[in-house]
Amino acid sequence: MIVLTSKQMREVEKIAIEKIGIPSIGLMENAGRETALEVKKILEEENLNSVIVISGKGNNGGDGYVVARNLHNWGVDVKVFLTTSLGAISGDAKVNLDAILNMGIYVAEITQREHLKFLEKTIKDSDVIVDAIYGIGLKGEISGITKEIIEMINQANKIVVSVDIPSGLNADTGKVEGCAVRATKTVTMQFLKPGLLVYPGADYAGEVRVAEIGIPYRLAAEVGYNYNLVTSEDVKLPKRHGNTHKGDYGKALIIAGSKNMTGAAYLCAKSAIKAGCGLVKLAVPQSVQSVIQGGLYEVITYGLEEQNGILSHNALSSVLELIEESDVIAIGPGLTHDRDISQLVYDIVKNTDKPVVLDADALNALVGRLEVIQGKKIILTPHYGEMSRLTGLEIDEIKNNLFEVAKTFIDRYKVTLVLKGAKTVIATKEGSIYINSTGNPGMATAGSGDVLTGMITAFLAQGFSEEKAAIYGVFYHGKAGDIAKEYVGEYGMTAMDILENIPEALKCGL
Ligand SMILES: NC(=O)C1=CN([C@@H]2O[C@H](COP(=O)(O)OP(=O)(O)OC[C@H]3O[C@@H](n4cnc5c(N)ncnc54)[C@H](O)[C@@H]3O)[C@@H](O)[C@H]2O)[C@@H](O)CC1
Ligand SMILES: [K+]
Repeated sequence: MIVLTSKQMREVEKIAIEKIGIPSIGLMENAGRETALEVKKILEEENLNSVIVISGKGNNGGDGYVVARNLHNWGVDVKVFLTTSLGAISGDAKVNLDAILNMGIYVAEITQREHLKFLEKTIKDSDVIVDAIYGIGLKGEISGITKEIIEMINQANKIVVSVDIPSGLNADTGKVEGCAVRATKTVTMQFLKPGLLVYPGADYAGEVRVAEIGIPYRLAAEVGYNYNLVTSEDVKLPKRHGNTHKGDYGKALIIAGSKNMTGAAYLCAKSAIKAGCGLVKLAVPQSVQSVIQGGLYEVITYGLEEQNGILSHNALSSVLELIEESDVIAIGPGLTHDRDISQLVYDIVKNTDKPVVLDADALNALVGRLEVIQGKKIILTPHYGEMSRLTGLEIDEIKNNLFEVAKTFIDRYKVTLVLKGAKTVIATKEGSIYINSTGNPGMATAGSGDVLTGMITAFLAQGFSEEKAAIYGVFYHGKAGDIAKEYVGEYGMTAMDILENIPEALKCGL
């Protein structure tokens, strides 16, 4: 599903108005009416009837006047408060402000601190708040009286409907600019915005609805959009042909596990099989092979050279031989981190041009010498901690600038990046960003990442491009977690629960 940044949104709006000739006031009418319909639905469902619209001085505020006009026409008790003076409103917003004044709708200015008491009382007496203070035109941090108004909205404990984007949220990053409205629902115009989809923005946006306001969809392609939300529509699975055999679904080699982390290897290999990989070979340290083999009926295991239950660099030639007979490789789950392993991982990556998924300790192994991945068919799956080690950035810096961090990384290394988090973001070699829509907090559990690595590897093995394997793997991993949640809930969910629901999740894609 297409997602546009505020800059891209302005570009499509410009083309729509200036090149195509769609009247801008018509777009505002549609935006306001769609939001009004949403508010009406809430009022009817909850048997409520009074609304306060809080409008800023730009076009977001203009949408707010249209909301007020429509609700008034439908018999709703509606009042409008401006966070600016009446004289500061211009353009399409002014046309709509004049209309509501002419209709006799109550309009008040909140420009001084002494007005706040009155606003507070009106908010208290209203059932629903419409937030039309700032949209995609917000620049910098919110301060002064508007900040107090937003805090008042958040403390009121009312149903809040935000127009386009909760006021105070950075539409592009999801960052809170000083303060932001906590919406129950956000009605966003024509296209999703990235800031609504990642945290903290996603928490503030509440339920998001995209309203069609009359801008042609094709304009998104014209401005060259590069953000996408991955939904079930985007990850349809191909039907398998009748006349096929296991060789058609790929041979994967997984290099994983150590004496204290046999489970990681198990989870990864089993997930690859569950996600449809034709044949999975699992290379582990010799001494743990018999432990791991138990229960892995479908996987061929190899015990390789090791030292104290950890793969050693002496395993390199055996690994390279196994790689010869494999289509794709995954390295990392449960390997542990030491100097010998780091060199082994480095040399494996250096010596193959086959698609490789790098996770966990394989990522740690490449800290400081990432140039080896440059331009290769590689998918990296770091969580924020691993990304911090790879880039030298603080975790908070990564969390607050997910897109920028991901883009800078792929611009430099030209690989596929799966940046794992509560909202996993995938960045592709070509510079596209995909935001995942599945998953839940129950999946924040040990081994969950090993399952994901197995799934991505399986899609790669089945012939998907790195980009598609990453997108599909992340989506269906989240889906399996969502199905697991129905049975075991979030608290008790384990990586095994996710793994066991992979087949059910994949059935949804057919
Ligand atoms: N993009 C589109 O196609 C359409 C957009 N519409 C609406 O228009 C909105 C964008 O309108 P605008 O561009 O007028 O912008 P906004 O209405 O979001 O707000 C911008 C106004 O707030 C001021 N401002 C920005 N940051 C501030 C800060 N930190 N402190 C104090 N003042 C600040 C600006 O100077 C400007 O006057 C959209 O979000 C949407 O709601 C719709 O009316 C119709 C179509
Ligand atoms: K808003």
